[in-house]
Amino acid sequence: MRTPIIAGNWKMNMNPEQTAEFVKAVKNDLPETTKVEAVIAAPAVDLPALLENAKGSNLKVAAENCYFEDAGAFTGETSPKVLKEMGVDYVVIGHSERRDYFHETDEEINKKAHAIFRNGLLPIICCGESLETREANKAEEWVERQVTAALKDLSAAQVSSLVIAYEPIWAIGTGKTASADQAEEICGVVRKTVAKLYDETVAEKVRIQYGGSVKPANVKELMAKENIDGGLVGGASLVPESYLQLVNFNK
Ligand SMILES: O=C(CO)COP(=O)(O)O
Repeated sequence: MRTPIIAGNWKMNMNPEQTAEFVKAVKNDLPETTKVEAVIAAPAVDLPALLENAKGSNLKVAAENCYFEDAGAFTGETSPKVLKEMGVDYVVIGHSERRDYFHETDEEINKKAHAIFRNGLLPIICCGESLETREANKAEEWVERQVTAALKDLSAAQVSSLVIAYEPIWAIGTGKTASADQAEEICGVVRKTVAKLYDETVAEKVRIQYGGSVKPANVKELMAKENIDGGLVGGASLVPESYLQLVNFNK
């Protein structure tokens, strides 16, 4: 059985004071980690406040990005080794905003995945097509290619433990959610891709999130789908009440 994983992705929206307030507001109402994993991915500058306030609670902590080297002359980058030392659990990589605005390539995303595992963290690897690609009927092959590139040379055990987030770019921050069927269809393609690259056992274990305008009103319908094991949530994760409704979707 795959444990559902709901992760808020705060993007560049919070400061340390807001972070502390948020965690205080949610920490006592989070689900047991064995029932639903509740995660917040925060900017590097907010991670100390997030970790400090989340101590002893069921909240898991993710970074929104990291570099693929552990240390060295890489001005402005975040070390996966230091993230691990700080107590971070997950690192989001390959978000479409990072691919588009910061020109991250499939090869870099794959190197980051290896660096994350090397340091004992787990990646949440994002993939997803643009509206143009969807309208050209190429969403499936696009996502299959992104997933294949991101997983290159990872072991079966590593892939069994990671998370893949399918986020169609046209549904991010637009209020336009993919329908539950559209989301399920491509999450199914992600799982099939993993089965093709590894085997059915690995594919059964990998957790797949849907992201793109997930909110309390649609989370249940999405989570009821066979291949959707969680959500990666932007806007609706910024407010404690709505975050709590999301992570407690099955109560
Ligand atoms: O990009 C997203 C999460 O990573 C989705 O953002 P929204 O939930 O704001 O559409």
